[in-house]
Amino acid sequence: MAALDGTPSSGQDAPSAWLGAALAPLRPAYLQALLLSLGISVLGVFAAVFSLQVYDRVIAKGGLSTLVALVTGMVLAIGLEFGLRQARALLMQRLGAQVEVALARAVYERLTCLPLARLESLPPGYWQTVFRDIELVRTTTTGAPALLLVDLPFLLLTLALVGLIAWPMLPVTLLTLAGFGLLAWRSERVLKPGHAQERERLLSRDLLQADLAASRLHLKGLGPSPALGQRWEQAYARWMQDSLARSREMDHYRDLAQGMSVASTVIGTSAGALFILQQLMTMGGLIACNILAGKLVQPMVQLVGQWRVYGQFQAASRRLDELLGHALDRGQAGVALPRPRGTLLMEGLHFRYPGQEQDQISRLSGQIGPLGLHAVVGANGSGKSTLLKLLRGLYPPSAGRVLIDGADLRQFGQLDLAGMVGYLSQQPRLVAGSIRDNIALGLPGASDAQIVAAARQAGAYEFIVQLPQGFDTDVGEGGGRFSGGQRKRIAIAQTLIGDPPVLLLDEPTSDLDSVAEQAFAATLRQLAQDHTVIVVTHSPALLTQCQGILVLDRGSLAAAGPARELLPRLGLATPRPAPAGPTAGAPSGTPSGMPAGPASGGTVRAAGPQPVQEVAA
Ligand SMILES: Nc1ncnc2c1ncn2[C@@H]1O[C@H](COP(=O)(O)OP(=O)(O)OP(=O)(O)O)[C@@H](O)[C@H]1O
Repeated sequence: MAALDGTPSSGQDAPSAWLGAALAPLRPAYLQALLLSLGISVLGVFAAVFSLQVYDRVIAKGGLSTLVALVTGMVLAIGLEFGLRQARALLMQRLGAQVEVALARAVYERLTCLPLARLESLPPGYWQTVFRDIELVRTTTTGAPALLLVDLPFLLLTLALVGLIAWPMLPVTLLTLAGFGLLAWRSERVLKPGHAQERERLLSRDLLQADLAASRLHLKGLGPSPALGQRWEQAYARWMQDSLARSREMDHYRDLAQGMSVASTVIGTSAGALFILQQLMTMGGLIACNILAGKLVQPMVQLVGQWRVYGQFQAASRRLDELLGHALDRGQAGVALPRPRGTLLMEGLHFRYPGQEQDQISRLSGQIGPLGLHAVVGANGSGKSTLLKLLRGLYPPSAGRVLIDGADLRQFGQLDLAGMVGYLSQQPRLVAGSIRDNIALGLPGASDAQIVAAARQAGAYEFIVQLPQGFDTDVGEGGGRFSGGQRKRIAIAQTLIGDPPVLLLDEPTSDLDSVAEQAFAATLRQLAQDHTVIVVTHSPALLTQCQGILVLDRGSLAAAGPARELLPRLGLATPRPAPAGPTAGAPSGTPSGMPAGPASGGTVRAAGPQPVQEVAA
C-alpha cells in the first residue's frame, strides 16, 4: 500500500523505474551534453596553463612573442568555451522541455484515466504537488544539479593536470578533496533523512490549502472560523519549522564548505611556497595549481549545497513513480460491438469501497430495461450513486457482474462505455472554458447543430442564447458564473450530446425549478421511448413519471417492479394514464401522465423470487 504522497511503504531507495524509462530516449542527447562538458573541462584548464607559461616563460625569460601567442590562444579558448557552454545550455534546455512535456502528458493521462476509486483517493492538493514535482524533476535532471554531476568525472582530468604541472602538490590536493568528500558525505547523511518529514508536512499543508481554496465560498457563508484558522496555522507552522531547521542545517554545511575552501587555498599556497623554497616546483606551477584547485573545490562546495535538491528530487520521483506505475482504465475494447439496445443486467453484484469493512452494495441482482424511464430510490447513503457508478463501469464490482445487452461491462474500455452509457454525476462541475467547450466535452468534435440540440433537450438553450456572448460565454471557475440550476442544465447537455443508448442520471432535477423539472421529465419520457433512462431521484414529480422503480436499502435491493405497484408504497399517487404518444410537447408545469408498467417498453425486475417489500423512500 502506498502513502498519499506516493512514497512506497517499503523499498524507499528503490531506483526510479519510470524516470529511467522516461529519460531513456534522451540518452543520446545526454551523451552529447557529456561530450560538450568534456570540451568545456579541457578548455577550462587553459587558464592554468596560461598562468604557468606567463610566470615561468614570459616573466622569467622575457618572451614577449610567447605572451602574444599565449594571449591569442587564450582568446580562442575563451571564445570556444563560450560557444560550447551556449550549445550545452541550449541542449539542456531542449532536454528539459522534452522531459517536462513527457511527464506532464503522463500525469495528465493519470488525472483523466486512473480508475475512479484511485482518483477519489487523491485530493486536489496531491495533484498540485505532483505538477510541482514535474518542474523539480526537470530542473534537477537538466539544470544546474545535472550539470554538476556531469562535470564531476572531469575533475579527474584537472587532478591529472595538477600532477603534471607540479607533482608535489598532488598529495595536498588529494587530501583537500578527501576533506571535501568527507564533508559532502556527512552533509548528505544529516540532510537527507529529514527530507521525508519536510515533504510530508509540505504535502499536508498543500492538501489543507487546496481544500480551503476550493471551499472558500462555502466557508464565507459559514462566517470566519477561528478553529479552521488555527488548524491551517498549525499545518503551516509545522512545515515552516521543519523547513527552517533544514535550511539552518544546510547553511551550516555550506558555510563550512566555504570556510574549507578558503582554508584549502591557504594550505595549498603555504605548501606550494615550501615546495618552491625547496626548488621542487616553480612560481608558475603554484599559481596554476591554485587555479586548478579552485576548479576542483568549487563543484564540491556546490555539491554540499545541493543535497536538499537531490533529496527533494528523490521524493518527487518516488511520488511520480508510484502515480505513473498505476494501471490506467482501459481506453477501448479490441472489437467494437453494435450499439446496445440498453438492457442492464446485474448478477450477484457486490461492491466495497477500498478500506471499508462492509459492502456498500450487496447481493444485487435484477434487470433494468431495455428502454423506459426507471428510478433508483432509497434513503441517503443507501448506495444509489454507487450503483449508478457500477452500472457505468466506473467501479469494478467486488463480486458479480453487470451486463449490457448480454455483454460483460468489464470487456469495454472507458471510451466504449462513454459512448454506450451517458452518466451525469450527482454534483457535476464545469471546467474553465466556454459553454460550447463544456457541452462538447461529452462528444469531442461535436457540430454546432449537435450542441444546440443537446442544449435544447437539457432546457439550457433559452438562457444560453440570452447571454451577450451566447455559447461562447466563459463559465468561470467550476461554472461559478451560473446558478446551480443553469450549471446542471449545461451538465445535462454534456451527458445527452453523444446520444448514448443508456442514460444514468444522478439527481438530474435536484437544482431545477419546478417548471424546468416538469419540462425535463417530459424530455426524459420522450427519450425513454428509444433509450434506457435510469434516474436517481428523491423528486415526486420525476418519480411519478417513471415506469419502473428500484428501491435500495443499505446497499441491498429492498424492492423492484413497475412504478404503478411501488409508487403507492412510497406514499405517492400513481399518475392517471395519458393518451399514447410523445409527451415532450406537454405544457410546462403540467405533469404528463404515462402508461405505467412495462407496456411502454421499460422493465425493472428483481432476479429470482424476491418479494417486493414495503419501503420508505
Ligand atoms: N468514495 C467513497 N469512499 C468510501 N465510502 C463511500 C464513498 N462514496 C460513498 N461511500 C459510502 O457508500 C455508501 C453509499 O453512498 P452513496 O453515495 O452511493 O449513497 P446515496 O444513496 O447515493 O446517498 P445520497 O442520497 O445521500 O446521495 C455510504 O455509506 C457512503 O458513506
